Amino acid sequence: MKTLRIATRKSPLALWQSEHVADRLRAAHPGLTVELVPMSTRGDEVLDRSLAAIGGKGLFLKELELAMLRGDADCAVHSLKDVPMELEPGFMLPAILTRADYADAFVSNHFANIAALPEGARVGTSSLRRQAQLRALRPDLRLADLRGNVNTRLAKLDAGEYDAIVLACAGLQRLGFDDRIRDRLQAPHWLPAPAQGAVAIECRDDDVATRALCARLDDADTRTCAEAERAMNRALHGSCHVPVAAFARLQAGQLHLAGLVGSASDGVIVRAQGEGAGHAPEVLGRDVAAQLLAQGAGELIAASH
Ligand SMILES: NCc1[nH]cc(CCC(=O)O)c1CC(=O)O
Repeated sequence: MKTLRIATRKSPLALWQSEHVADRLRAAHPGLTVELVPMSTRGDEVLDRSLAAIGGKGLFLKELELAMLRGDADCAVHSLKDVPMELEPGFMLPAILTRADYADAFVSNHFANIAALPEGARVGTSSLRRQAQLRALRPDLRLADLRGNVNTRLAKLDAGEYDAIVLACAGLQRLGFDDRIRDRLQAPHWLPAPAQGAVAIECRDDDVATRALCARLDDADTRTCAEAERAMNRALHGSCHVPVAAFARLQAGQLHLAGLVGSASDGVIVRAQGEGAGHAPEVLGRDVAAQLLAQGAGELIAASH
């Protein structure tokens, strides 16, 4: 193969991530030409409406997958946290890149952290996972919907629509907004979305040439952690549109996974954690999910739909 074409969404974050993957592929394979194929997806067209309400799952992936099936692109680059727990048949992830900052960011022009917010402050986030964790800490806050890409969300904060917003550190850092992060919301107290901060490449199962080229960018430890987090979410029948959070880390071959399920409406949260062998992330993910289900996580997830 001489040219590899990467299908990508057109948001600034998606373009950054795809350019990054393109650069890494060029460095790994001197002589290979790598091109981006920017496309709009249904997910982008409806960003201002509730993704969950219009059947959110995989909306950002579909058009990119169709391009790969047509042969207009060889692979696609995604934020792994936006990739459905079950891939479309015929597709696989030949590479999961080394995870960047996993944490959520507290961003505000007036306040240093969640505890410093005045009574009844308005906080913008459309993520049920972030809403549930905010409610649990501060039942008095007024949570408001906040949609759009990272740049749009910051502009809405600056326009005074919110006292603070919560979004992913990784997205802010990639777009050069590190200085907007007032506080990093960290594990084990505050948990991110499953696989937050990790970028993945998707390609067709049967495209062995693309698989081989992309596999050079795979980070085994990130894949192991992401598999544990995603296996937990899968066992809960979760997606990126439910109040489910998970964070795994590997230490000397030992895998540790913490997970939670919450309610965005009343701030109820159930938590579980476990440890297991680094070579069996799915077993650990299912184990932590079973602990959560035993504490009523199923009802919390059903109530969020
Ligand atoms: N849901 C949108 C989305 N998908 C990936 C990221 C950031 C990058 C990442 O988490 O890997 C974001 C923005 C956000 O949640 O603030």
